Amino acid sequence: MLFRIVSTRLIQNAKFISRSFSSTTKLNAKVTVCGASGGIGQPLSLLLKLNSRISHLALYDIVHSPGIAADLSHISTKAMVTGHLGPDQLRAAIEGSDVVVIPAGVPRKPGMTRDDLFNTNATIVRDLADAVAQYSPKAIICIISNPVNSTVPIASEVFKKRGTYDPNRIFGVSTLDVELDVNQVNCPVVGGHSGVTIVPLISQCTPPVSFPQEDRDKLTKRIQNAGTEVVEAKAGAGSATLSMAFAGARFTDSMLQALAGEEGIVECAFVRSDETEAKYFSTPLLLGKNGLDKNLGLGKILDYELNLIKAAMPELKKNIQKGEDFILKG
Ligand SMILES: NC(=O)C1=CN([C@@H]2O[C@H](COP(=O)(O)OP(=O)(O)OC[C@H]3O[C@@H](n4cnc5c(N)ncnc54)[C@H](O)[C@@H]3O)[C@@H](O)[C@H]2O)C=CC1
Ligand SMILES: O=C([O-])CC(=O)C(=O)O
Repeated sequence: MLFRIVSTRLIQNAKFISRSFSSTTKLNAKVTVCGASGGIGQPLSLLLKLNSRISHLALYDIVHSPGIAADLSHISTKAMVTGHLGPDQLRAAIEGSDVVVIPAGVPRKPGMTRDDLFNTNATIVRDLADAVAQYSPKAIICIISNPVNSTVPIASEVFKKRGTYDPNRIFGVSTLDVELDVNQVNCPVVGGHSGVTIVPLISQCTPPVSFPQEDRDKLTKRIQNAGTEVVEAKAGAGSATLSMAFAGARFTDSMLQALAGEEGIVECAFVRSDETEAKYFSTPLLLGKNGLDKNLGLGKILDYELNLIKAAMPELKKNIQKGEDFILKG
């Protein structure tokens, strides 16, 4: 088949791999992974250990993190690896971090929505965000834990309570990409990160692609359902981990490049936004030395895509409100 979705995810790419392993950018960053022992956390930590922009990789979890750290420290790359176990060691993990990546929390089983994870993961993200807000308030936070539509508002409200909120530093990692045969195609995916709130802007793919409406519709639904496909294929053993680890490592690398002053770094992520009537929304973002530099917005989109965004609004707003209420009324 000429066109295929490469099992969704962020498949990229030789460019990322070569840039992270042979970087000339000088930045000796401390990166902390919270949830480092999990299905995402372990391969993500491995990929970050290979990133030459990182001089200190701190691995935090409530289980196994000293062992994971000992294991990774036998890889002969620059980053020093430290393991931190349980709440008593959270402060040491977080303090001095440039970037904190959070893949902590439970994943879906078949039949569950991402919102079904709220009750468990909301508390986990709240407590981790609170530690960042206290001990490293200037760090960039990249939240992977689901439901991203609610966990990003939760982290934001926690920072507001601590008086250290900066909307340009809190990102929900919600990257989905599309690949076309041998040539790599990038497709912005905007909105939120669950079901109908995931809105691929196929009209903005580069290089451009063109479809009959029926195929556009099918592809859109397939992308919206991509995470669920993996959950079903894993049949109870969790959700996407290896591809998410790659996506998370790529996003972190983009952030480190931008923090080091490289220009023109663009990623889609779920952030505080004025682009639509939803308070948080994912669009392409220009990253800079202080995190989000400029929201590049939706650009020119088809009526079909505008209708998808309208259809996403009720669910997205509900998810955001739920996250905010968890902190404000909890
Ligand atoms: N944003 C996205 O596109 C994606 C998000 N996810 C989400 O990522 C999360 C993690 O998924 P997996 O790694 O597969 O789960 P997992 O269960 O394999 O790993 C989660 C890890 O979090 C740790 N953990 C639990 N409570 C913690 C706490 N209070 N502090 C620190 N660590 C804690 C666990 O000990 C475990 O090591 C899930 O919520 C999942 O839905 C998964 C795939 C894609
Ligand atoms: O589907 C899930 O639960 C995990 C996830 O967010 C994804 O793979 O996009």
